[in-house]
Amino acid sequence: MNKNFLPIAIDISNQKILIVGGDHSAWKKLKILQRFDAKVEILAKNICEEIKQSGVTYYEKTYHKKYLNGYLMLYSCTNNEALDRQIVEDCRQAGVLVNIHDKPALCQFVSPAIYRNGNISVAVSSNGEDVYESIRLRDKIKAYLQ
Ligand SMILES: C[C@@]1(CC(=O)O)c2cc3[nH]c(cc4nc(cc5[nH]c(cc(n2)[C@H]1CCC(=O)O)[C@@](C)(CC(=O)O)[C@@H]5CCC(=O)O)C(CC(=O)O)=C4CCC(=O)O)c(CCC(=O)O)c3CC(=O)O
Ligand SMILES: NC(=O)C1=CN([C@@H]2O[C@H](COP(=O)(O)OP(=O)(O)OC[C@H]3O[C@@H](n4cnc5c(N)ncnc54)[C@H](O)[C@@H]3O)[C@@H](O)[C@H]2O)C=CC1
Repeated sequence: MNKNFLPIAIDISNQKILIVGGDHSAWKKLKILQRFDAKVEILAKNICEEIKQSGVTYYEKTYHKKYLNGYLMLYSCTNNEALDRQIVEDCRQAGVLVNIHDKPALCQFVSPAIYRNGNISVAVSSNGEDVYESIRLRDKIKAYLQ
């Protein structure tokens, strides 16, 4: 894959983040983001009960680029490659950072495997090439630090 991801830490206070998709993958992503007190909103045609009852702001609608205004970043968990490609194009135009779940080639940024303890975060990524190695290393570092 011809990509070169820069690891950074980004301030998300008072920034809105959109997850497109409302099923299992979206739920997992939501749980990770909530650990960072992110202001996450969900947009999907169908949203599962777990998400609806979690207290998150959600919109049960079909995706359209007109909904992108005001978001710092977007995670797509639609499980639909044609739609994902459209979302990538729309986000690039709207200036919204975009991640496509499990599709590194389409990602503008990828999510590392994180261990967080207070103000210290350890984030492991593999340039999108080997997520299982990232998770394995994160777990080793976590065990070492605990
Ligand atoms: C490129 C990236 C894009 C992105 O999504 O950002 C990506 C891609 C892919 N993930 C795949 C599979 C799984 N990923 C997980 C879990 C996580 N994946 C995360 C990140 C990333 N995953 C980015 C790269 C990061 C890097 O650079 O290393 C973590 C670390 C962070 C997060 O998601 O926030 C989070 C751990 C959260 C935690 O433990 O804290 C699980 C386990 C699970 O879900 O329980 C499975 C198996 C079950 C399943 O398939 O779902 C596959 C299919 C691989 C295959 O089997 O072939 C691809 C596609 C591919 O590798 O080509
Ligand atoms: N056991 C596990 O660890 C996992 C299991 N799964 C399973 O794999 C399958 C895939 O799960 P997901 O990745 O969550 O995908 P999914 O296909 O289940 O959900 C896609 C989501 O995107 C939404 N969506 C699709 N097109 C849309 C549009 N045009 N506008 C707005 N919203 C739109 C749908 O309404 C839905 O909420 C499911 O069966 C799930 O249960 C998925 C991830 C992990």
